[in-house]
Amino acid sequence: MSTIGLAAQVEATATMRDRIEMLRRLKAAGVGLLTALTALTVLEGLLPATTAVAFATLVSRLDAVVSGDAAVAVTPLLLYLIVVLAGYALGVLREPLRYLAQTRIDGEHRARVAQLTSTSDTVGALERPEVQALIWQTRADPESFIEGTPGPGVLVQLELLGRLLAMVSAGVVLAAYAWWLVPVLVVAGLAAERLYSREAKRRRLVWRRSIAPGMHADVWANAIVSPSEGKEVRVFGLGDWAVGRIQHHLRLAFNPMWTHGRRTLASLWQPALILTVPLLAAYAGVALAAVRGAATVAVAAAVFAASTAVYQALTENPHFTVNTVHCMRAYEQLKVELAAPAPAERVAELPERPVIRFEHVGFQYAGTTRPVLDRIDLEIRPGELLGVVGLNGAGKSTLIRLLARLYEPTAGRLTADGLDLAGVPAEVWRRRLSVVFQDFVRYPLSVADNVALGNGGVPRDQAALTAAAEDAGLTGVLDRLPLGWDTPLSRSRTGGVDLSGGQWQQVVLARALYAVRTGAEILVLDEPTAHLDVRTEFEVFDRLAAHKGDATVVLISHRLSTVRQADRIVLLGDGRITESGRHDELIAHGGAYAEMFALQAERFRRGFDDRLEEGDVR
Ligand SMILES: Nc1ncnc2c1ncn2[C@@H]1O[C@H](COP(=O)(O)OP(=O)(O)OP(=O)(O)O)[C@@H](O)[C@H]1O
Repeated sequence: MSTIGLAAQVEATATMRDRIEMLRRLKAAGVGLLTALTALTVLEGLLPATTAVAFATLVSRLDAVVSGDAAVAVTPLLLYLIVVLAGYALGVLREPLRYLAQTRIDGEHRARVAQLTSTSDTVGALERPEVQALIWQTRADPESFIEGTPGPGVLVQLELLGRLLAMVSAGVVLAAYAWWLVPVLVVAGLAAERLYSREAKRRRLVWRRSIAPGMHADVWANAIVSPSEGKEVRVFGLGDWAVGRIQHHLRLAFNPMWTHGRRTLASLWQPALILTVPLLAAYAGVALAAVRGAATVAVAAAVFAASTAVYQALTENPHFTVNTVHCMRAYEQLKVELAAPAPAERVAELPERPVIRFEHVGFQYAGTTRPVLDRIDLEIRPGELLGVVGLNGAGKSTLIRLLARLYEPTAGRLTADGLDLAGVPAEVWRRRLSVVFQDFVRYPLSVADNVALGNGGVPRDQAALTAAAEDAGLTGVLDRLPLGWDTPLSRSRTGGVDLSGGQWQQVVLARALYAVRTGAEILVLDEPTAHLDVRTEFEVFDRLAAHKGDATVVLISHRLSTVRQADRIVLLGDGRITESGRHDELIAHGGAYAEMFALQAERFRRGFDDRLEEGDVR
């Protein structure tokens, strides 16, 4: 088979698969609604043929109708009236039923995408631009009119069945009156279908080209309405510039579509000609036969009505599903990209309070040229408070992301009491963990919800909430909030407030401590107090050390005065652990840690920030 033939076959198979998938998605409309829609489709499909018969019957009894012969005229009149009223009623019902079904199908699809993207094991794939592009294509959230939702395309499949029914039933009526017209219309219909499918293929290609600029336009459109970016947009005077960017990207996205649209409009005459010429010829032939007396007026009326119905069914482009197809194909591709690794044959039982080891762990972010971590060997003992320090970019946060299994090591392994964690599902492992990330999320929810999200998997425990708030030093903040625990932490919510950076950090600390109080064994804190003033920070750590109970704590901080309280401190540098020991041991060792500590202490004494920058130490 030639390459072109093979490509056509592949495309035909893919199209068939799309249609089957679209038909499957109809389920999401619900049994009742789907039954109603199917009944409506069948009735609409039979309507043209019924109308043709009723019209022909009425025409054949026209004398009786005109002369007022009620006995003869009443049946055809009634039949015609019923058909007309039925057509009207079906038309009224169609839109609300379709709308309802479409929203249900789209809603189910959005839930699928949310489920898929939020439960993939690691976040590495989400950082890849091609995965973000797939999410954008499949999320079914049309903001710039480029994205498609599955609903319309899925319903088109049902309509196609209806149209087929209309064509066949009207075709049967037509065959009864003028059989020779059937092959004429079938050939014309097939020729038109060829043109439609060629046009659909071209539209698909054009649509693809608009994806990247569409995504860029979205970035700027979101930036100008978001309060956080909005601050910079105003301060830097970026408003006009941002609008210009949006327009620029939208033009790039829409220009090819508009050009394609114009070309399509200009070539609409082709299918119209193919279908209309034989139809007009047939009309002329039948009308001539009626005038000559070779056919009755009733026959002519039936032929006109039935062939018009077939014509209407043929002139509607059945490929008007490009966006839907694209949206669903992107979803299938996304499933492959985010697929979890095959589950281990036997899920290993996680030991209680294990010793965690990084064994020769190396890690390199996808798409980068240099490993961030290189043969790290680190032991985290149950119940200890381990401090991790290092200069900016040393890889501290990356270490934590590996511990939380948001990425898997690219070399070496993580073990718990010798058990390779790769054999334990990430979600099972994460239940043992509570993490405060440097770039934590500020949920626009109440304080109570924001804290309880630390362990959303258990019923809310008010006593644990109160205790966690005390441990995190949040009580003073809570006392000043208008609705206490119920105060929404977003000004965009009624009665909501905005917290300062430091207050937010206390909320997030409480979130992590709540998780520990409700079952997490390992507390990981990445710069949890960077926004706190020195006194509050000191109090928080005092309380943390006193109330952590049996939990293991891994703490990253730039402030060595904070970390000095840790049971053990490791210094990360150049992707390796370069020093490890207690604070006094490391000071006595007189290495890089001792130098960093001395520099920070001196700066702090002189009233400067106590953070260190690259270049401060050798
Ligand atoms: N998602 C990512 N993709 C690619 N590179 C990354 C990613 N995240 C971090 N990096 C790179 O990895 C290196 C280590 O970053 P990491 O955030 O782990 O350092 P850090 O020690 O926590 O720094 P800081 O103290 O500034 O928070 C940096 O060079 C950074 O540019």
